Amino acid sequence: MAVAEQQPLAEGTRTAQARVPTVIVDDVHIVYKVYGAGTGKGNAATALARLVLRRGGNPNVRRVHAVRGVTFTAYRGEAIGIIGSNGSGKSTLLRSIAGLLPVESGRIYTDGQPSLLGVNAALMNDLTGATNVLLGGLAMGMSQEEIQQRYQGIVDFSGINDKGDFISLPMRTYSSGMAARLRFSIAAAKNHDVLLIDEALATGDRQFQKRSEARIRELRKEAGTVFLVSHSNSAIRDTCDRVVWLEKGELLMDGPTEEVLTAYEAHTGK
Ligand SMILES: Nc1ncnc2c1ncn2[C@@H]1O[C@H](COP(=O)(O)OP(=O)(O)OP(=O)(O)O)[C@@H](O)[C@H]1O
Repeated sequence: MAVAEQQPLAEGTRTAQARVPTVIVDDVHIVYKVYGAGTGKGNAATALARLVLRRGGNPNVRRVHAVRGVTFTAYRGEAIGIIGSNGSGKSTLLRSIAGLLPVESGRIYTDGQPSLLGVNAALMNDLTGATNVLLGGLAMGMSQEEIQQRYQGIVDFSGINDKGDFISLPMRTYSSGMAARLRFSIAAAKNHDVLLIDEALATGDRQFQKRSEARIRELRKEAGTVFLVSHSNSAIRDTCDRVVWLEKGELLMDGPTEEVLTAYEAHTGK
């Protein structure tokens, strides 16, 4: 009898092992507080509006409710696209998963430290590309030896030196596309548990985009989870197997890429 009872349990355990959750977003609300936003200029109408609308709160603080009750679970090996119109909360959600933005309510659980790779990731403009590779690697927790081993690979991947020795020049001399390529190359040199990419693919040229997409596929195979925020439906199609669609901060749809993109394209008329 004991054996018969154990059978379904073993089956269930195997299934659970096959799908390891890496990020759990549970009924998350994110609110920005904008200070000094409600002051208006001193005419009679705004003064009256202030008096009428004041309900005990600080009138100088405006609240922007950017993410509203979003819930989903991401699993190891998945690449999840996050889509939605401008201002729908995609970057906000990503920054919160990365631990850079507190939630107002709800919870985010992550397995390991997620890394956010955005077009605005901080590199030092006055330092050379080479020094930024070193600093970026150290900031991601790589040892100096590891960085030295991967240095050439990072530079080659970025293509920065394709048109001359640019890696030894300060980053302020790079075009925005070149800088974005270097950022992506540094971040992609490490295997991440959870890699969050914000529009990075949109900045490089077509050849670099293809290379980035291939690297994202590799990162997925190496058992990480990848999130990609993008307005490029083709980049999402090429890289992601699942898509989360946000609109006005709410989760509108979550499912297989083709299903969600077809609905999204019908909605946007693209
Ligand atoms: N620092 C901030 N302070 C206040 N409000 C903000 C801030 N950043 C974003 N918001 C607001 O939060 C909402 C969601 O913005 P978010 O940048 O997450 O959208 P998005 O979907 O990434 O947009 P896009 O596609 O244009 O990049 C918007 O209403 C925006 O105005």
